Amino acid sequence: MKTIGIILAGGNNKRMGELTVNRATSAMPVGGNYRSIDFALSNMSNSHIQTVAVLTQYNARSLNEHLSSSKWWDFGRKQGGMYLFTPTITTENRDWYRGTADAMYQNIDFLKKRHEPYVIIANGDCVYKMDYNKLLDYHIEKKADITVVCKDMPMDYDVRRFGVVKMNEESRIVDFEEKPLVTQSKTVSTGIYVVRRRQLIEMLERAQEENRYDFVTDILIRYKNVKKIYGYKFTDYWSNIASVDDYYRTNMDFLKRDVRQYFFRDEPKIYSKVDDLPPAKYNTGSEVSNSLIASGCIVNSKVENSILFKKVFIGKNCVIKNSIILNDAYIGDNTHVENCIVESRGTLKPNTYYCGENEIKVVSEQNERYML
Ligand SMILES: Nc1ncnc2c1ncn2[C@@H]1O[C@H](COP(=O)(O)OP(=O)(O)O[C@H]2O[C@H](CO)[C@@H](O)[C@H](O)[C@H]2O)[C@@H](O)[C@H]1O
Repeated sequence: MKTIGIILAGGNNKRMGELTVNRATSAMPVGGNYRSIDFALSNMSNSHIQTVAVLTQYNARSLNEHLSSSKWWDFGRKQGGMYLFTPTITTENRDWYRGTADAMYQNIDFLKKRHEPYVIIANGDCVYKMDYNKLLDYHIEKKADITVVCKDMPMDYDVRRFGVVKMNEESRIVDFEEKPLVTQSKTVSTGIYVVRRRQLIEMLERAQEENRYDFVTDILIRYKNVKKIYGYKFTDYWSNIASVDDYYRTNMDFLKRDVRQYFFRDEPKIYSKVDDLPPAKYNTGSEVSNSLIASGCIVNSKVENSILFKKVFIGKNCVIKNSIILNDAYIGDNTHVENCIVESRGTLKPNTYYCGENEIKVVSEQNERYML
């Protein structure tokens, strides 16, 4: 094998608001059946990368639970496998991961002990399918030091929360600005990189000596005129869950026929942890249109343009419209839910009305049950 994988899954994203108060963004439920990290993990597995390190930190409980067995993504091998690395306090180290480069540096022994020449670095909060071998072939062909996967975003898309890049005609990155106030280009970094393992070790050690901890600002941008950094344009579906709006829009994309075909039917498949749940049940009075209903749900009323994750209960005479209902939520009778995201294990009392007016409303009426 030529490559090992690192999945960065430990960020604390304030733009996700209440949704990530109790869970990591990488553990966010997506498309009725998945968690966000399933996409990077499946891409690794489908690209035959057998050794993957997942670096977690904030709110890792539900993520760790999801990752409790590597078999779902086929990493349970004698050689390699899936490694979960959370910060460890030792006599030499008293810090949490202080940034993405530091997170990798704190696990540098893992990088040093491997023999594979290349590392794919991905993040756990993007929804996409990618054959990393094509990316690696490109990286080798270009004789690049680092290759950054880039994506052209639509002209009307606000790219200010991304790394924004400019490439020359040979696809070499000549400019890279992290979250600029004013943007010159619509080409963004997807946060997916390939780099030679030895080169990565060297750069991480150098950054650490200089007390620099972020992979993008302290390595990519700092080295952009010194190292050969190339961009690899990705043209298929890619979405980053970085805010409540992104999260809502990404899920709603799964109601589109072509997106469903791409993720649910076309090979290779996306894998997830399997729960042994009963099929969804539609009782008399249910009327479901253009919606995804996961296993274990019970529906007693109208559901339109919505996504119900597993084990959701919808009472009688409700209207659920343009909404995402996360797993295990209970919606009492005569309740109206429109343009909302209902938190997992939320309990909405009967005869209540929830409607997001100008923006998506996150509803998290909780009882004493814990969120998972
Ligand atoms: N201390 C830590 N330990 C472990 N994991 C951590 C971590 N801090 C962050 N992460 C994880 O690393 C990934 C990158 O997170 P960052 O907060 O560094 O950047 P952001 O996602 O905003 O932009 C990045 O991704 C977008 C694309 O999504 C690019 O455009 C942009 O250039 C790039 O910086 C996320 O998956 C996050 O969970």
